[in-house]
Amino acid sequence: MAQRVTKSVNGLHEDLAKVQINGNGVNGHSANSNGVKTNQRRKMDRKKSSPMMPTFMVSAPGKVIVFGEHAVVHGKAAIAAAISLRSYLLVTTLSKSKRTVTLTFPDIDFNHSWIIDDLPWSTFSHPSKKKYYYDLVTTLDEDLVAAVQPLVHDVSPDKPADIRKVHQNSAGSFLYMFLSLGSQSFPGCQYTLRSTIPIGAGLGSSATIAVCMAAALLLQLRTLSGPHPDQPAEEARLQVERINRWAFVYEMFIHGNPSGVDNTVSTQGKAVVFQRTDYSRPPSVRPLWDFPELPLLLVNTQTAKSTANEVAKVGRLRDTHPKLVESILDAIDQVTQSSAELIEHEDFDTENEEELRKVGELMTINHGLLVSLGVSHPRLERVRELVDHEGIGWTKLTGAGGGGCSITLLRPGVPRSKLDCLEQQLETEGYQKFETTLGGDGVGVLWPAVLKNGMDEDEEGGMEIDLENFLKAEGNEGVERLVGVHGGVGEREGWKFWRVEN
Ligand SMILES: Nc1ncnc2c1ncn2[C@@H]1O[C@H](COP(=O)(O)OP(=O)(O)OP(=O)(O)O)[C@@H](O)[C@H]1O
Ligand SMILES: C[C@@](O)(CCO)CC(=O)[O-]
Repeated sequence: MAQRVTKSVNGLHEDLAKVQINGNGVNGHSANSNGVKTNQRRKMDRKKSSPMMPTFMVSAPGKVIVFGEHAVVHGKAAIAAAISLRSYLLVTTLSKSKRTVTLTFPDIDFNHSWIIDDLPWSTFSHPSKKKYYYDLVTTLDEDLVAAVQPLVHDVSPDKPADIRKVHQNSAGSFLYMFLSLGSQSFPGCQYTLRSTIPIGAGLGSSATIAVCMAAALLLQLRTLSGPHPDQPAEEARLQVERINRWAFVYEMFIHGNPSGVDNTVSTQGKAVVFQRTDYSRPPSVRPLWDFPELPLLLVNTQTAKSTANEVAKVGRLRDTHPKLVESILDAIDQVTQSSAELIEHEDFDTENEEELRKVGELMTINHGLLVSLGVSHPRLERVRELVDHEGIGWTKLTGAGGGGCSITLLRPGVPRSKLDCLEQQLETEGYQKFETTLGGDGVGVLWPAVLKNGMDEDEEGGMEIDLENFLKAEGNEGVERLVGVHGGVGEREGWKFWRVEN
């Protein structure tokens, strides 16, 4: 049941301060937020508030890779943009007596609890192993992976092997991050996730879970300040970087060898030119603040794939034909650099046919190079064939390939009737078309999980998003309505985002 809440929602920054005064800090970490002390005093003077952390929500966007997937794993550049499809994670703190941590992931039919005191804390907190929230972790520690294996092994014993593998991946990546960042004194809690992003379709679904989990844990540990409207961009960037670093750890567990582009664009939003030449150092990330509104058609082949498998496949091809594959990867890098030059140019105009054609040709070349790396799929080739045959635009796969999604840059002036025909044909053949906008916000927080103008409008209060109504929300539309997404541009009521732009 939806519940009315009569407390005023002053914004995340103050609420973080409020919880701290009551000595409910987890792990003894304290937020480095500006002005917290003054807020604390003011709040103490007013009234003592509940010591339990309120239920809150975090959210992160999926992404499309416009250029450079796979090559980016091998140190080349990629261009990726956030999309408006997102994952939402509801974090519910349990009463003190409940010493369990639960993952509830209904999209993959996964629900599992662990007793906090039974987790291998001593291994993770050993001085030779201990990691802190500010650390840069670029490889998984084999001993720590081994320490979570017995727990992972116990997950979903009765499920078919493929589903069990997905559940075990979720469990393993969560436990690795939870044990690395948390401590035995962590409060019992439940993490419930719902996503509007198709899974394994090349739209970065796993990275969004990674980003949501990293942000949630870091918020629970009070190691993040903000987001709040007066926060200097410099400070916001530091917070976002912290979330991104831990999201990468989560991604490493799911993927084995991720480049980090997915979690980076999901954390910071907008669009980026990303490159990681040295895995022991942070990647180079150049934001594209004014990413053009390219007229894109996003099509899901509805053929699921595993990013880990596709990445491993390219790795094997490179081992077998090192020189040849390196030159293909270099060619992809060239394509990415050329397209960055084009779209970053101050005169770039999406209405200009000639300029769009150049970007489109680069997409066609990029796709051809990905085909030669063996990561396309007949269902992706079919989209390309339909689009090419009708002269509708330029198509490439996006993400890991092997199924998943394609993007088509639409040629200007294509008659609506042609587009309708294509869309009809795609539907008949079992494809799914997505409407999404590129370049939106990155990770966001709804703290507490209350919408001021919920269904029961009231100046003082709002509508609490509780576990029950979050789980009951029907489909993507139901989830978006519940979490306060409005209108075609996806405006988000009550949500706050770290503003990293100057
Ligand atoms: N809604 C979800 N709920 C729970 N887990 C999810 C959800 N979406 C994705 N995952 C996790 O992410 C994995 C899919 O990741 P994968 O990288 O193969 O696909 P992707 O991230 O959608 O595509 P790409 O990496 O090509 O962009 C799933 O196996 C699961 O572990
Ligand atoms: C295929 C890949 O390049 C993109 C997946 O979205 C893998 C990665 O960068 O980690």
